[in-house]
Amino acid sequence: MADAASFVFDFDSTLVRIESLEALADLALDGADDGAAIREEVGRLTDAAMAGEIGFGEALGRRLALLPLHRRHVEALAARVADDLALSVQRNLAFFREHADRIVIVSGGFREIIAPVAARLGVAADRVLANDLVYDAAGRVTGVDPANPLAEAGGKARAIESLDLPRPLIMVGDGWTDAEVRQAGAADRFYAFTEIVRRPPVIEAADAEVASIDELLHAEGLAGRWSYPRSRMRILLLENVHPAAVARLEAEGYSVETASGALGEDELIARIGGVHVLGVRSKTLVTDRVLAAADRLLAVGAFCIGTNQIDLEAAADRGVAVFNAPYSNTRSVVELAVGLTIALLRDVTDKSAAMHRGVWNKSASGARELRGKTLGIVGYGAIGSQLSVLAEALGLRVVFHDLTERLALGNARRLPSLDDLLAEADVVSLHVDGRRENTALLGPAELARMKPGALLLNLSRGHVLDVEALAAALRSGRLGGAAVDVFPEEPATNADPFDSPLRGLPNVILTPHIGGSTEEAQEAIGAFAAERLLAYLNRGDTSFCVNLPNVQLAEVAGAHRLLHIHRNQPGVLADLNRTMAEAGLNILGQHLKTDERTGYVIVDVDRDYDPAALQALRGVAGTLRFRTLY
Ligand SMILES: NC(=O)C1=CN([C@@H]2O[C@H](COP(=O)(O)OP(=O)(O)OC[C@H]3O[C@@H](n4cnc5c(N)ncnc54)[C@H](O)[C@@H]3O)[C@@H](O)[C@H]2O)C=CC1
Ligand SMILES: O=C(O)C(=O)COP(=O)(O)O
Repeated sequence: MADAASFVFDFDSTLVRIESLEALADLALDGADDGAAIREEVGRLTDAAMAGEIGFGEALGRRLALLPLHRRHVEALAARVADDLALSVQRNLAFFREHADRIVIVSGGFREIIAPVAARLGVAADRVLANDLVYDAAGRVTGVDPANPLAEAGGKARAIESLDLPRPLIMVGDGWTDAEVRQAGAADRFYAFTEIVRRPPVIEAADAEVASIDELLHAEGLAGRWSYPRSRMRILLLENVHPAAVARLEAEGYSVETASGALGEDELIARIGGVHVLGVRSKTLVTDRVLAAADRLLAVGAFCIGTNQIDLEAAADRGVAVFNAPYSNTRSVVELAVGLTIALLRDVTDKSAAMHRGVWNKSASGARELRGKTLGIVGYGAIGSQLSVLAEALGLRVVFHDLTERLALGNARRLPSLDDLLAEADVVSLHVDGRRENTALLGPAELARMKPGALLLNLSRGHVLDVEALAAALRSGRLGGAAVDVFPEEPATNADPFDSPLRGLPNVILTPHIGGSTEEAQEAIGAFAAERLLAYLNRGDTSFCVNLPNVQLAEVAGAHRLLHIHRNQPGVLADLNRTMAEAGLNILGQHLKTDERTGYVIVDVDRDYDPAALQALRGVAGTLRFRTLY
C-alpha cells in the first residue's frame, strides 16, 4: 500500500527541532533592548497560527514586520540548521535518501533555511515548497513573495495539489496548517508528528499521532531503522540514575521514565508491566515475583557494581539480560576507604564533632599513622586490588584473602584463610561481593579473632557484617573503631529514617552507602550501563551481561537479525535450524554461545522472508525469549 505513497513533510518542529522564525528572531534581536518583548510577541503569533487561532499569512506578515531581519541572519541560520535535525530524522536518513523521489517538504518557512536540510536528506530542490523571502537593496527582509501560495492561508494544500503527486498522499507535521492539508482533501492521511511539540487540537484533527519517524514508518508498514519503534519501548530508571544515561537512551529514541528512590517489591510489581528495560542501583530488589510480573522486560541494568539485589537466575530463566557497570565506581570506593582509614586512626570525626560543640581536645593519645600498619583486604577483586595499590603507596603493608586465585599486586601477600588475615591486620577492609553465602562473613567469632584495637571497614554489602556483634565488640573496647557504609537495612529514599545498633558509638563513622556516590562515578556508570543496554537492545550484543552468555556483535546491514534465548538443553539449535529451513529463511550468519543454564543464538537472515514464518521459531522447545531486530 505504502509502496506507491507520497510523503509530504512539514519542516519546522518536524524535520528540525527549531521554529525557523523564532531562531531568526533570536539572531535579529540579539542585544536589542526590547528584544525580549518582541520575541515573546513573535512566539505568541507562531503558537496562535500553529493552533489555528489566526490565519497563517496574517501571522507571518505580522511576525516579519516585528523583526529587524537581515540577509546575514538568514545566512547564519542556514549555515547551522542541518545540525538541528529531529533525532528520529537523523536516525532514519536512509529512509529519506532511499525514497527521496516520493518525498516533498512543504512549509510556510523560508526556502534558504530549508535548502541545506533538503540537501542533507537527499531531497531535490524542486521538491521543496516554501516561502521566498524578499529583501531590500540593503539586504533587509521586507516580507515574502506574495505570489507564492504558501504566503496565504490554506496555501499548503494548494501548493501540494499543484505538484499532482501520486496518491495516497501522506502528510506529516506538527501544526494546524498541516492538519488543514488533510481537511482540504490534498492528503489522504495526516500524522500529527509529536517528537518536538504536542499540540492537542492538531492531534485531534489527525488520523494518528506519531512521536518519531520510526513510528511513522511502522504505521505505514515500511521497514524503518528498527523492527519496533523505539519510542514505544519504555525504560524505567529508578534510584536517581545519572541524567547522562537518560539523555543517551532518549537520544537513541527510547522513552525513558525516572524515579528518584528505590521501589518496594509490590510497588515495582505495580509499575513493571509494559516496561522493556528496568534500571536500578543497589537498593531495588528485582525478585522472581517482580520478574514474573514483567510482561515485556528484555533487560535490567544495574547502574552500580553489585548485582546481588537481582535474582540473576530467575532473570536468565525468563530470557531477561542483566548488565552492570563493573569498574565505573571502583576508584570512588577505594578513595573513601583510604580516607576513612586515616580518619579512624586519628579519631577525626569524634574530634570534629567535639569542636562543633565548642570542645578543644588537642591530644596524641591513641592517634596513629598509617605508615607501617597492616591492611587486611577481604575480597581482592576490582576494588580490593585497587585499594591494595593505593594503600602500599601510602606506606601500608597489605595482606589479602580471596576465595579465588588473584594476582597479588606490588608487595601484597596472599593469606590462605580469613582467620590468618584477621590475626595479622591492624585494619580489616571488606570488599567481597554480596552473594548470599557471604551473609555474616564477619560475625562474633571472626570479630573476636581480630587484633585488639584493630579497625574494621565495610564498604561491601550490609549483610556481610553482623552489626550487632560489631556494636558489642566496639562497646567492649575490643575493637578500636569502625567505618560502615552499607547496612543490612537501608532506607529506600533520603526521606526515610535510618537506624542501626552502631549509632552513637565512639570512633565509628557511619556513611549512607556513598562509596560509589561521586559525580565522576555516577556519570561514568550512567554512560557505561546505558551503552551496554543500547548494545543489547540495538544489536543483541551481550558483552558484560552477568547472567547470559556473552556475545559481542557488530550491527548488520541489509539483513534482519533474529535473537533467540533458550534453555540449554539438547537439540535446540537443530530444531531452530530445521524450523528456519522449513520457513525458507536464508541464513547469512549465525552465532551460538551457551552457559550451563542458557543458550543464546543470533541469526542474521536475508530480509526477504514471510514474517509469519517467525512465529514458528517461538514454538521451538526450550525457547525463553525470541526477538527480531532491524
Ligand atoms: N559501598 C559502595 O557504594 C559500593 C559497594 N560495592 C560492593 O563492593 C563489592 C566488590 O566490588 P568489586 O571489587 O568490584 O567486585 P569483584 O567481583 O571484582 O570482587 C569481589 C571479590 O571478592 C571475592 N570474594 C567473594 N566472597 C568472598 C569470601 N567469602 N572470601 C574471600 N573473598 C571473597 C571474589 O572472589 C572477588 O575476587 C561489590 O560486589 C559491591 O557489593 C561496590 C561499589 C560501591
Ligand atoms: O556499585 C555498587 O555495588 C554499590 O553498592 C553502589 O550502590 P549505589 O549505586 O550507590 O546504590
